[in-house]
Amino acid sequence: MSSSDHVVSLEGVNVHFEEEQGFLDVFSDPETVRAVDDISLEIAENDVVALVGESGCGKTTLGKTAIGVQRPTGGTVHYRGQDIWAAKDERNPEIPFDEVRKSLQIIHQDPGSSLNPNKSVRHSLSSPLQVTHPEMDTFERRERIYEMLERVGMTPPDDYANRFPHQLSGGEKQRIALIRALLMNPDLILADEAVSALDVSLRIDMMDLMLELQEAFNTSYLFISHNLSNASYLAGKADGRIGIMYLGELVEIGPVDEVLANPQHPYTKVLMWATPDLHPDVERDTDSPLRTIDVPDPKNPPAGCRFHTRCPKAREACKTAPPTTAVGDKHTTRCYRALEDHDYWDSPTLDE
Ligand SMILES: Nc1ncnc2c1ncn2[C@@H]1O[C@H](COP(=O)(O)OP(=O)(O)OP(=O)(O)O)[C@@H](O)[C@H]1O
Repeated sequence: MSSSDHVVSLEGVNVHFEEEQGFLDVFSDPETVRAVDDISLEIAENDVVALVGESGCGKTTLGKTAIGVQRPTGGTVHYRGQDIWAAKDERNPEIPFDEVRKSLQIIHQDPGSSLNPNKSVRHSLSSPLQVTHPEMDTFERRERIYEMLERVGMTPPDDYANRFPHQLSGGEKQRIALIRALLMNPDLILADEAVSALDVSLRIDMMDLMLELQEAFNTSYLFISHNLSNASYLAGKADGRIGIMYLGELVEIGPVDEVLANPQHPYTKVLMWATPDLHPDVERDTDSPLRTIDVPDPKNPPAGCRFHTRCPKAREACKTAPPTTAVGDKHTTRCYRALEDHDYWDSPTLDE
């Protein structure tokens, strides 16, 4: 597959934020938060990739970088072979930046934030149609909006079309946000914790709806969640991949079934241990496998493998950074344990 066949491809992407110091620290250098470090990721058409990791590991920053909302401080991001930021900076790019941004949409955890509280559902859904189908008249737009509302179970559609966001439940708002994004005919939707705020009973419904509409609209999803169970459900059902992030790095990625059946990175195993509903029948240790529960400061991440300070399998060798290693079809990890002949195996275990 060439890079233009991918909807989005990230190559060696870094996003480092310079944090200004407080008033009393005016003379010290700004501190750098390494939110995303050296991540490469390709998203194809009709693809589903779910990113999982604990709060602050860089999921949102990576997602926003993939859709051209966040400019990387290193590496490149391409949309259908066109460098997104070159498109913004150049006069006559092959694919203009506006078009790139239209093709890469986002739905947030709080759907209220993407819906204008003063605009009716009809109005919120008309705007994207006016952009993508300027030839449609008011009647045709209304038909299309009603059809979409019916499709997502919001009936009678004329009633819902006239409602304002405060007259909708959380699940209904999220469905409107999803339709709104889909009506832009996007190639990729970043769904950032899009089901996390919903009642547990509604999450599966929302994810099923996302998948059903994915087929109809021919779109891809980059789904972000701190919940391994939700991420595995969505990406698993779509035959997609799951990516595990830790402190700004993508430590493992691969097809869902393979990663869950054969996790390679100790952090993936820890996340699985912390998600007992993935395999409710399997007995598990009650003690945390982590060496320490303290999460390192992202302004000063551990040298070498970033997980080594907490990793139950850490050895002296882990104080240097492991390379990304292929362990199966589309399955990679960043851990020395994936390298059979590495010095890691003869290296002493780390003291407590
Ligand atoms: N604009 C910014 N300026 C400075 N630091 C930032 C900025 N945006 C994010 N960060 C920092 O970058 C790191 C990654 O944040 P990010 O929101 O991407 O993580 P996350 O995994 O999505 O977390 P959460 O699930 O809590 O949203 C955090 O340490 C965060 O504080």
